[in-house]
Amino acid sequence: MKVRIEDLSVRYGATTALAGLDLTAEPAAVLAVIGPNGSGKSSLIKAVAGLVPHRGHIVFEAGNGSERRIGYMPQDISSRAALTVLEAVLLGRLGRLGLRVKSSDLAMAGAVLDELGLRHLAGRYLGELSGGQRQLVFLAQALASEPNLLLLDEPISALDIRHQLEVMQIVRRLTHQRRLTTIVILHDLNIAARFADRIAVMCRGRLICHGSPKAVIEPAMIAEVFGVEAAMSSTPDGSLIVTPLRAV
Ligand SMILES: Nc1ncnc2c1ncn2[C@@H]1O[C@H](COP(=O)(O)OP(=O)(O)OP(=O)(O)O)[C@@H](O)[C@H]1O
Repeated sequence: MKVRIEDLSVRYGATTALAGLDLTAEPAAVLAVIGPNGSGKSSLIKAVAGLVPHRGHIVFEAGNGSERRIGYMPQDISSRAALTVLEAVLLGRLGRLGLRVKSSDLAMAGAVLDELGLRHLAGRYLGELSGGQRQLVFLAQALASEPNLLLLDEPISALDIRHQLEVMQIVRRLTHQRRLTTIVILHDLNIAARFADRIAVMCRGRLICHGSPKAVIEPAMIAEVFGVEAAMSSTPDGSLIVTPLRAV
């Protein structure tokens, strides 16, 4: 599913969150969206998910007549719902559930719980989880819908470093294996550089640049967009390493 975003604008009353943004997300590719707080990243994802009113066009080009199935993981993962982890994950399949939960739905939910190492928490209530565990459950819910368009709003912000890497490895593998179109908002430039195929940089509701990690992540962009002086190096396997030095 290719997503073409043309001249997209989002306003909340007097606040302009997005102003005339053009961007394309391709299948089988992880598109990371980075940018300072308040730059419009969540508004972009919410507009693509159909959750906020917008102007402009969002065109979904599904190949082979396949329908659009969106897996959306919100930034706010607080939950007062009296649901168990398994119930919350099954809710990700709401569009497919009939009056009875089929064994195929339970099998899919179980497989996702296994993939994210959550099986032992299946019977726990959401309110009894740690922040990081709850974040993994919301990711599981998004994956349980068997999406072809995966929209993840800061999916690793509450996770320890091992879980950050595990989640990004899973997201990248599923994106490539199942040809998902994945748009993921990230704050960690190193994670974005390592796991994204393309990176879009936003600032004040506008797209500043987009391209491959190597083309986009460089000191001048980091200084201009984030107001940070940074040093660049690379890992033995060639991934970029950004070391933020000081706010300028
Ligand atoms: N529901 C809302 N009502 C009014 N203004 C809003 C609303 N949601 C977001 N905004 C404003 O829109 C702008 C963009 O917000 P958005 O959440 O899209 O940014 P973001 O880049 O995702 O930020 P962060 O990195 O802090 O999550 C901000 O100025 C924000 O204050």
